[in-house]
Amino acid sequence: MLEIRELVAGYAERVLIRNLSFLVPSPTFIAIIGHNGSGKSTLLKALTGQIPYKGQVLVQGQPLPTRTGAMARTLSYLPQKNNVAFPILARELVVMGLFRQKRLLEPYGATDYQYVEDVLAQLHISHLGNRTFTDLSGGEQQLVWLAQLMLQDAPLALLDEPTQQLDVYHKKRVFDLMTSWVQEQQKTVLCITHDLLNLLPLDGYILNLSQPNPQLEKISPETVLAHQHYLEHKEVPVQ
Ligand SMILES: Nc1ncnc2c1ncn2[C@@H]1O[C@H](COP(=O)(O)OP(=O)(O)OP(=O)(O)O)[C@@H](O)[C@H]1O
Repeated sequence: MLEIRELVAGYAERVLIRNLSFLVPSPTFIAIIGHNGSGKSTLLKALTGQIPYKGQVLVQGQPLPTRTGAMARTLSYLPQKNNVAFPILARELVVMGLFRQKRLLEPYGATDYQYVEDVLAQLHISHLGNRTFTDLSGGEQQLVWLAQLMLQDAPLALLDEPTQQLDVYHKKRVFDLMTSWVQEQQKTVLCITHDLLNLLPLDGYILNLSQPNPQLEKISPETVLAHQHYLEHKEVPVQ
């Protein structure tokens, strides 16, 4: 399903991802963890074609597409920061998640808005649909972006700290949803997070980019607590 072979990525004079390789044969959840500046967002930027990389990335046996349209069919991406500079209803922002299923200038219809209502309900934010997006709190905005990503319905979902501003209720809800995408919709989810304790009950893998040779490790209470301990006690290297 997803294979990364000897991936090298970073910025001029500054390699952050060094020969990263892993293979997950079937849909799975991967939590990408590590100290601030360890290269977590850099990895997702490489996978989304925002920065160049060396190595190979195969999704369902095929090289990751580089053309925008084909890439949107393969992966959905929720960046850490996402700004909107104009007033728009939350519902209208969410429905844009269906863009790749539309022809140019084709309007959204009743069925599309029904999908929007369905994902808003799954996130328990139906009450936000009719609100102006720019008036929402940071956490509410984050949930609206997540709803948009859910509509994109790509086989590979890349999320950069999707629970960063959420309250404990919505944090748990979002982690539960991500694992249900894997189990019920056969998606592979790569999620950057600092919320290690939310990983305790989940199935999937941890990839700790603060370690010298990061490898996938099965999530279990023991591995989660070992990585929490590692990140709390390991001095942060200056990259
Ligand atoms: N465009 C850039 N040019 C040069 N260096 C950059 C660029 N973007 C990010 N960096 C640096 O690369 C390092 C890794 O950044 P990255 O955003 O991948 O970290 P991160 O692990 O996602 O951190 P955080 O947990 O704080 O979000 C940082 O030291 C950052 O300053």
